[in-house]
Amino acid sequence: MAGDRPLVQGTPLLEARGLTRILPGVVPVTLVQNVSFTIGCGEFVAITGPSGSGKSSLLYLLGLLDRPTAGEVLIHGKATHTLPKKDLARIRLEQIGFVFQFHFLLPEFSARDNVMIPMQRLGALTPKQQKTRATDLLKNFGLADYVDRLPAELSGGQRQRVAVARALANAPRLILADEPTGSLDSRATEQVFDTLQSIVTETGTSIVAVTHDMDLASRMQRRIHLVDGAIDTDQILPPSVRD
Ligand SMILES: Nc1ncnc2c1ncn2[C@@H]1O[C@H](COP(=O)(O)OP(=O)(O)OP(=O)(O)O)[C@@H](O)[C@H]1O
Repeated sequence: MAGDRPLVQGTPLLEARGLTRILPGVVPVTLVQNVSFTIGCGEFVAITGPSGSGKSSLLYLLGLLDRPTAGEVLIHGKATHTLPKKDLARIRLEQIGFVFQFHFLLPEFSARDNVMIPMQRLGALTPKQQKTRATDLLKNFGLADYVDRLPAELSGGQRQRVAVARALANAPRLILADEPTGSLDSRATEQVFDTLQSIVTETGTSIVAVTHDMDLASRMQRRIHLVDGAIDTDQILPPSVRD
């Protein structure tokens, strides 16, 4: 698993170099324009920007779910843009966890079984080890009493914490989150944010989170602000330095 490799705080984990994504068509649509930055190990970074500024499009490129029209994403210094789909899928499975605004848990599976699914796909652990790891992850997020519940039997915040546990299943180095608290009330937002913060602090996993919530963004280490698909360099400093 990715988590077995040594991790040095701050060393480059992911680099975006000149990332551009243009949707072809009679009138081409530019989603992301010439975006470059580096995410270090153990960083908690917000991506902010107005609606339609390209935040989700950028996150899909970073997560190797979409290919750039120009530029590249490097993970641990290795270029990914020329890799075949099969290799990209493997990198995603081993190294990147995804959390979306809506949890996308499988409704017919328990919380624990949902968390075990990525482990089953990776195949690095025995079924018994998978069960133990899934139970431990859920316990860490205050869900010890809910491991056997179906998603429909959980609150919105609990479901989202199960989704975060699932994202951590294969001990990725990086979590990409698209509006992870976007569908939650303020109390559940705090719980999920605390969960994400504890992952960064305790495991050194890096998190890049798209958010509309400027309060949450200001509590992350760094903010990348997009306008019309490009980085607004005036706002790249951490909020504490800028303000
Ligand atoms: N498949 C598509 N076809 C046409 N336009 C698209 C497509 N996907 C995205 N766009 C446009 O590209 C721009 C960037 O979209 P994106 O979803 O990345 O923005 P966003 O900042 O995440 O927006 P929001 O905050 O509203 O979720 C928007 O103007 C959107 O309408």
